[in-house]
Amino acid sequence: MRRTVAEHQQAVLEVLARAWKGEAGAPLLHDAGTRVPLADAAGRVLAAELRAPIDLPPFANSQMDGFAVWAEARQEQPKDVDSATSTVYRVAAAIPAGILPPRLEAGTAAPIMTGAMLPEGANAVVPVEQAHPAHFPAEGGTVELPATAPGTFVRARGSDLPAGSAAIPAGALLNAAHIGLASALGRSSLMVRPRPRVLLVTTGDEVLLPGDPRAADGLPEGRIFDANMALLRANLQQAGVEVVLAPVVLDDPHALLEVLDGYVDTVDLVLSTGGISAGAFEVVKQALSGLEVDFVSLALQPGGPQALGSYKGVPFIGFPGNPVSGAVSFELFLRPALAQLLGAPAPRRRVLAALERPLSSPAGRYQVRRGIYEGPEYESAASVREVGGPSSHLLGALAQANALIHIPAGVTELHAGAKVEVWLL
Ligand SMILES: Nc1nc2c(c(=O)[nH]1)N[C@H]1C(S)=C(S)[C@@H](COP(=O)(O)OP(=O)(O)OC[C@H]3O[C@@H](n4cnc5c(N)ncnc54)[C@H](O)[C@@H]3O)O[C@H]1N2
Ligand code: MOO
Repeated sequence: MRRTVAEHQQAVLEVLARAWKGEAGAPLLHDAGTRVPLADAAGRVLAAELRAPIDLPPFANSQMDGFAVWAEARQEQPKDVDSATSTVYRVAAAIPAGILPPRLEAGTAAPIMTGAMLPEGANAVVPVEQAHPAHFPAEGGTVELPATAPGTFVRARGSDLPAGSAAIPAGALLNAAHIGLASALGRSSLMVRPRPRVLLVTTGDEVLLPGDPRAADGLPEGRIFDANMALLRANLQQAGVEVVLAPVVLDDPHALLEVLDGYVDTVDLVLSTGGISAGAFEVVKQALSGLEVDFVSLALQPGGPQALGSYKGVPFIGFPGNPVSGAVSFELFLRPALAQLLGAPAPRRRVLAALERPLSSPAGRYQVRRGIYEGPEYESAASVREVGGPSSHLLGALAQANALIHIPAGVTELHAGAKVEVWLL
């Protein structure tokens, strides 16, 4: 029996957890955390809860451009100047944002700008549109304002977050709002969990990197330009992983072992691509068979051949060489394990969508097809259509896709309109 997708997901998780987890499930990679400037913190995982060191907002301030006044407590609140309820005030000095304003004298109204500090002696703001005249008269002039209630258009000190309260929990995957909040709380750096260093090893005699002088006069016959190193490096980087790139390894087991030995002490995971199936020159298989790496065949397409184990105590994962197989393997096995063990990257969003066109799939194989997903609109449900076909060399189609369509192993025919699980890329 071939190994199922779920079994291999579990196996990958266990290999990584065993190597990375500290004692008693302590933070991963055996390290409490590392301090990074805010500019580098997006996508990282917060190591320890951030408590607000100050009130946010730090002082009571105006929510509107208007007039700061003292309002007596009263029931209703007229919207516009009404001579029965309005009051004529003497205009005090204007209060821009950024200053400590003088106390507001009784009977005066101070022009105040959005975000400016409410002066002592004021407890409400009347927007300038509600004033008569509806602009800011010079200091010493007069303005007629409708009655208002205490607290109106005032953002109270600490009304967003009081000092000492929990601002961002430990383990949060830091997004733009978290970074903005940390900055508003006066932090220029944050303690984040360490991220894994992953050695990415691309194999194959046929593979040339773009820019290789051997392709200066055009791609030599029989050669291809690399896709996997570039694709998986981008995937890993977007997942917040630190990538160490090995040079492209020829189909020579000794060359591969030499590269691994040169890097293995400095990384938390080795990820290879290619060289693991049934050919005569399978470099990864030849170099690592008999060592601590299993070569398995999954009931999966693309991504059927997989390697998993360790090399000199460091977790080792081998993805198949076809570019789409590597990309799908990353989404199925590595991204979920990283998300679960480290808190980053964010898992892919999984939704149900109706197939726009029928699909068939081989019996006994879990298939992952590339699709174009369209989210629910006002009058239409979520739908998805395949782009390209099932073959794992169709990189052009992968680049058009925004979703992976999952077809379970037992399903061979799906009619148009059938609901399928879709992972949004
Ligand atoms: N007799 C069998 N043949 C194959 C089987 C099988 O079960 N029996 N499985 C097929 C499947 S499925 C896959 S997937 C591939 C996996 O092969 P490998 O992991 O050994 O990868 P390679 O043979 O090295 O390469 C496969 C394919 O990908 C191209 N490639 C490799 N590296 C790159 C790169 N960096 N950038 C772009 N393209 C790359 C390579 O040229 C091959 O075309 O095996 C099937 N065969
Ligand atoms: O399982 Mo392979 O990944 O289809 O080309």
